[in-house]
Amino acid sequence: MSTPSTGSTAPVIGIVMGSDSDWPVMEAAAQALDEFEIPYEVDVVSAHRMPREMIAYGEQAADRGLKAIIAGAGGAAHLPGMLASVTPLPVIGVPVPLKYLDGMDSLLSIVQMPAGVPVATVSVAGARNAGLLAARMLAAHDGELLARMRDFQQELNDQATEKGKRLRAKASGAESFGFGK
Ligand SMILES: Nc1c(C(=O)O)ncn1[C@@H]1O[C@H](COP(=O)(O)O)[C@@H](O)[C@H]1O
Repeated sequence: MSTPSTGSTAPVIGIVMGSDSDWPVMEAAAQALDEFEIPYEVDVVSAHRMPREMIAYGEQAADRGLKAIIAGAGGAAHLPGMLASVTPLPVIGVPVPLKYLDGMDSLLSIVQMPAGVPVATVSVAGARNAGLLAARMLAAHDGELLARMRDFQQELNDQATEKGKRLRAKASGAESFGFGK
């Protein structure tokens, strides 16, 4: 865990998942937060297998100083929605793909929340975007983080432009329609 721009090392993002078997997918959220030096905590919290602890986690998260929760789960993925029902914090849901159904079950369990209880659902296995979305939420109230997010976006832009250049070189003689000349 690294030092945030606030100078504190207390976790501000909670990364939780229904099982440790979700970690290979969820790790990408932690890596994204590491890139922005945002401190986070990681734990297994299952709505199905440890409902009382799950409720306590959700109820206490804001008072413990967390600013958002990233919740990943596979199959009957009720964890993100149940956390959203007991915390006032933003919850980002990550559908974890399992052996069967290609993650469609996880996606549909997370994405279709009833009005009033929002979960920001990312793509199946989209844990990196979950981390980046959490970073953007924090950046909205943190000028230094906002500047770093802009730098990150510029890097993406530069990389994509470079790929276009290389592609045109490969397809020798092909014209660009204007960008990245
Ligand atoms: N979907 C949930 C919940 C929940 O939503 O509360 N708790 C565990 N699980 C999921 O069960 C899958 C299999 O878990 P195991 O690998 O431990 O059998 C995992 O993807 C987990 O997220």
